[in-house]
Amino acid sequence: MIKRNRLKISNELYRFIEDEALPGSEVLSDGFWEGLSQLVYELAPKNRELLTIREQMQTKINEWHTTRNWSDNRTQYETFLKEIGYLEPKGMPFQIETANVDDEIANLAGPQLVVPVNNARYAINAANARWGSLYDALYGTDVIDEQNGAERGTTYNPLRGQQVILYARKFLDQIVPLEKGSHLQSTGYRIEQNQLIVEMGNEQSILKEPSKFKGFTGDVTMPSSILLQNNGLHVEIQIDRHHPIGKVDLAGVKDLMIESALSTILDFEDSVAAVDAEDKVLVYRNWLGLMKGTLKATFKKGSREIQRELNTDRTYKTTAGEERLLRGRSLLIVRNVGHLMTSNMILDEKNEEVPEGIIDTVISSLLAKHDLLKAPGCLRNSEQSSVYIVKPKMHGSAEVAFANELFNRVEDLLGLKRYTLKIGVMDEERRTSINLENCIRQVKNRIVFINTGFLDRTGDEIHTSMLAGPVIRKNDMKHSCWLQAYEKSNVDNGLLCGLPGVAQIGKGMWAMPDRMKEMMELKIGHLEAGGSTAWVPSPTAATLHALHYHQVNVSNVQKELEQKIQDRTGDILTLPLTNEGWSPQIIQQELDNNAQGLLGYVVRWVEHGVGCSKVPDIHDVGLMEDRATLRISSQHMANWLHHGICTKEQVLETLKRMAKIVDEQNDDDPLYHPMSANFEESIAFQAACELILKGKDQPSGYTEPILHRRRLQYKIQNAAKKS
Ligand SMILES: CC(=O)SCCNC(=O)CCNC(=O)[C@H](O)C(C)(C)COP(=O)(O)OP(=O)(O)OC[C@H]1O[C@@H](n2cnc3c(N)ncnc32)[C@H](O)[C@@H]1OP(=O)(O)O
Ligand SMILES: O=CC(=O)O
Ligand SMILES: [Mg+2]
Repeated sequence: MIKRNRLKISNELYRFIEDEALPGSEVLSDGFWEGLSQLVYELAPKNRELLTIREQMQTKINEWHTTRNWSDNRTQYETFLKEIGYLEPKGMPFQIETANVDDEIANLAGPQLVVPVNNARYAINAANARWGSLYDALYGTDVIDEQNGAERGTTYNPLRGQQVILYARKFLDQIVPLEKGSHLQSTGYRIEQNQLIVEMGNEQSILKEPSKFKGFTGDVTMPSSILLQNNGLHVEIQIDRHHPIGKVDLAGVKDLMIESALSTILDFEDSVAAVDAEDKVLVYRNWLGLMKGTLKATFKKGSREIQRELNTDRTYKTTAGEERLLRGRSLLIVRNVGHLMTSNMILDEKNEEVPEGIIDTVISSLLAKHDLLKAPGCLRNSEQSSVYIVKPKMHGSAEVAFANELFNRVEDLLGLKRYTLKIGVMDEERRTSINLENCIRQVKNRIVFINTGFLDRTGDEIHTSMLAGPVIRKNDMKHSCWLQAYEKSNVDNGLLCGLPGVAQIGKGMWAMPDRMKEMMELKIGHLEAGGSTAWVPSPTAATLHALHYHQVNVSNVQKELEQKIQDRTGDILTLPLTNEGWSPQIIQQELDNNAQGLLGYVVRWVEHGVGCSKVPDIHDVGLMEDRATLRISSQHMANWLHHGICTKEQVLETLKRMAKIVDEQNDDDPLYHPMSANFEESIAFQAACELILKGKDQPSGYTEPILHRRRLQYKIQNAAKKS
């Protein structure tokens, strides 16, 4: 390790900062290390103190539940939470004052994609997911039923293609209806007297709202694309009569390009496995590449070698003969880790690990300076010279105030104007949900989003009330009183604090990446509930979810919801407990389901360093699993174990049985080591056992401490075997 000032920095991180991060950032090495050292020594103790407060509160809550029955003492419970400072007094009303926010966040409603940043191939794909092919998204997913000859198959199926085209034309009728006739009948598009003319054989029509036509490429008589805009979002009709699809389309349309992921979260957190300097430098290097615009990835698809790089802007002509540029990339937002974790990348004088959240904020902001300092004319991430950082897993307003102090200090250290660093607050811990207005107040000059991370929030719900009694089944949580109230309360607080027009009110992840038909049916609900954005797991999901924002005008919905704001604290504090006596079969089914997802995820995390995986559940539905879903499964099993719904022996038997199934699911991976070959020696299997058997005692029920320790153990063991 390299000693600078009062810090010891791992050589790998040190070289990255010195050789790649500092050059071109207008920050000098001496000042950086001295400032970082000071910042760490002043803020790390505060960070630790906040974590101690979390633990003290949890201990008090545990004690309360061991001596009282919650359902008979609901009023006393609320009073108790106030007494211990868990439920904070309300403050005076206020409005947020964040300035210099890019349109993608402040003014437009649209999908938000999330991607693990350590995977460059996916990260570049995500940045480019600003635009996506509707034809591909429909053809390749279950949105179009696989029946009556419209199955996908191995070669292009024209019958399926027809259904795709039909779907797309109907969509055009919804968003840009014609004065007469329908896009279903269109045989051509041309521009005449500054208007879009839709030809229909010998007839022709114009748009009901001609101003939705925004530009084109190619020639006015034979355009190669038509740019349309609805609810602020763009759609491009692509025309090419020589293309295999365009050739058989009467109007020569080969695709609809949909403006899709307006913003993307580059994740350092729930979806990433980064346990040491080696892993973390990769995370930082990719973020730097994205900020500089230079990130590239080379990979093989079948026998083809593919080079992937970031898209540039898209150019159109307006009818006035001017050039119109549209951004080709998603607005990039980085998610740092929370206040809990520490990292072995930097040690203090006592050889204690430094809080990783502090390091993340400093380094991700330093790297983002490369975007802020770009010469005029270069493509920038933020047109408003802002840096967008999401802070996850904060508990209550004091922790948000701490994040604000950290952001102030980082701005000073890096020579950034006050409030350059914007914050997105994940509303995913119970103490934040019930004090959300106070939390927003702490960052009122820099907040750009609140987002319901309902997955972590469910894990925290179970953990906080672990001793209160057995919780309902995992899949029933989505319909429970607390969760419904929490979702509504998040929107209420966003509206109350004046987020619309400045910041996003965000909704959570669609965690079934292959179930797009169901997503199309349900996720529109996020907009109807007032969300100006919602998370999607893939570019395809972004393109499909984008259609919802054409169908619902979120701004209008939010105005209506402003009339319905109410205090929902009582409902949020309704614990998801049950006296239901489940049959042994139901109990086993629940355990099997939780264990399968948990093992399928953990084995790839611990032994392959993959932080986000698609894992089949017991009904064979591929689920997006990350640290937050793991938190739910492990806390759920720990809860049932604690309350005697199942026994330790049953848990272990279940884990062993499900491990064999997970092993089979990974059969085609030559690098996979079956857990069932030796349960005692499988570090992944042992990690899974620990997550459940020791789940009750994990800080806030988080999975990170065990995952990190076990992954490091695996890396060391593997390195020893190799040498
Ligand atoms: C609780 C929370 O915090 S939620 C936030 C954390 N969760 C996430 O970030 C989810 C991100 N999503 C993912 O990691 C992945 O979609 C998974 C793990 C769920 C599924 O991954 P896979 O099984 O590889 O997906 P699948 O095989 O269907 O698709 C792979 C293709 O889609 C692309 N893709 C999939 N997900 C993403 C993504 N999030 N961003 C960009 N591209 C993506 C890949 O680049 C790949 O395309 P390519 O071959 O051209 O590179
Ligand atoms: O981070 C998102 C969540 O749901 O947790
Ligand atoms: Mg989360």
